Amino acid sequence: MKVAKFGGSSVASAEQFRKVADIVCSDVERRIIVVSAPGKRYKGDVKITDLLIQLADAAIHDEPYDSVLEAIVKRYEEIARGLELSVSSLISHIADDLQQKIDTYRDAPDRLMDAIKASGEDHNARLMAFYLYSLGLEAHYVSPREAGIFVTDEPGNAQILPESYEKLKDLRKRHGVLVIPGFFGYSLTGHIVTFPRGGSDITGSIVAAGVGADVYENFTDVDSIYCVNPAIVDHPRQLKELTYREMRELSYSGFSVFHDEALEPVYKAGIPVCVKNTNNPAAPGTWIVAERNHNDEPVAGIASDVGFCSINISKYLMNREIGFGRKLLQILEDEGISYEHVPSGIDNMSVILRANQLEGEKEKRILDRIQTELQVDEVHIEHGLALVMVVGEGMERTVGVAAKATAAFAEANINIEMINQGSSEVSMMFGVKEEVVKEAVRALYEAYFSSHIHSL
Ligand SMILES: Nc1ncnc2c1ncn2[C@@H]1O[C@H](COP(=O)(O)OP(=O)(O)O)[C@@H](O)[C@H]1O
Ligand SMILES: N[C@@H](CC(=O)OP(=O)(O)O)C(=O)O
Repeated sequence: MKVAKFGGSSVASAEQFRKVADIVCSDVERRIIVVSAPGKRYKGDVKITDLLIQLADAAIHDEPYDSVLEAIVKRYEEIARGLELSVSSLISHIADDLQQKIDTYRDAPDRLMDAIKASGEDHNARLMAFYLYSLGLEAHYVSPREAGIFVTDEPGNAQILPESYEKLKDLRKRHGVLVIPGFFGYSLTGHIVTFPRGGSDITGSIVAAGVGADVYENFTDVDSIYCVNPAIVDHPRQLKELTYREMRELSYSGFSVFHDEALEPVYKAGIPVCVKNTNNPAAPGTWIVAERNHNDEPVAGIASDVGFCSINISKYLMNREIGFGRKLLQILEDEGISYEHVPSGIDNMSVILRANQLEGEKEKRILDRIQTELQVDEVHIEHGLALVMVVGEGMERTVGVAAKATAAFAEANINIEMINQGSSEVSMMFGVKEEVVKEAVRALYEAYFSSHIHSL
């Protein structure tokens, strides 16, 4: 049995729905289908999920929302029309359902946001099931509640509850093709709660693990996972195989093609993942597996992301002060801040974190607390940092991987703001200024993968 997830770009239009149907019909093993909400049809288009967020925001702030609600319903209508489905009742149900959610959760903004966001996948799964059924397939829409996807009650940030897996097993006994909406589950108290953005990948992985699928297929809009983001390097090298560990590091660090939180369920269940292209299903795609032969290729990929900052602290004799690190991290915990890395020296410590966590007065308050409670000599924040992550299972045992990177940076005249290697066996992190991050990635790509590169 295969579980196949179709991402937003794969279900963005009637034409894409047809490709999905062909893929489903071409293999009887594809028994469970997980769908996202309609995504972008072309560069510059708006995803349904983003329209739904606009709708919920407007409703929460008592602003007019008729035009955005209309735009959402129109997207589904266009898909249905393009598929020649007579679904006027299904389409009017979408408008009624959105309005009803707004009325029900008027005084609970977090609940309203999650219920509206989740409806993008929910309506699309109903439409997909209806379409497959119209083609003669025994297709059934299955809600996450019925499937048994139970999650923690953290709006927009749900995590799967372990008891879900027992219930999910029962899906194996069902007949026909099951169509499950991605991106959300239900709390034990019966509320809709969404996963983080891009979370349909997580639903697919949970369902694949729950039913013990032979493979979890993740259909998207590229032929494979590339060793760098194709928006930074033109036609980069395709990857045949990656390990779960490599993929988790790469997706956490910027490979948005597969959600980093989608690795754990399939990894634990030992289910291979195959990332494939809905627009070119004949291409072999990329396999994510437990082990790969990495003797010739110690580096698997280079990921990057922007929007980080570094809190830099110095205090003479910091090395002698037992508990300094704990007190520093306690201040961040009190402020609800999560951090990425903590490089340290004898009298210095830096904490690297996502800068969007420091909105409003938070930045000043944290700096004041560090200054007064830890009596430091100096504390300041450096903004505008990008992190570049070099990832590969074989790196640890290969001499000269770091030297290649530093030489490539030197040749490209890129200043390294910080390096962190060691705690993860499969990755090496470089901090650079945001303005030079693309050059940094290209320099590393050239050093590890190619001598002929065409930069975009
Ligand atoms: N290393 C990479 N390899 C392949 N695609 C990547 C990589 N890094 C970023 N991407 C981007 O991820 C996109 C696919 O992910 P996403 O937009 O979430 O698709 P979907 O609509 O299927 O959910 C690709 O179109 C590509 O722009
Ligand atoms: N639609 C949701 C969930 C998702 O996974 O979408 P996509 O498959 O388009 O990344 C989002 O945009 O976040």
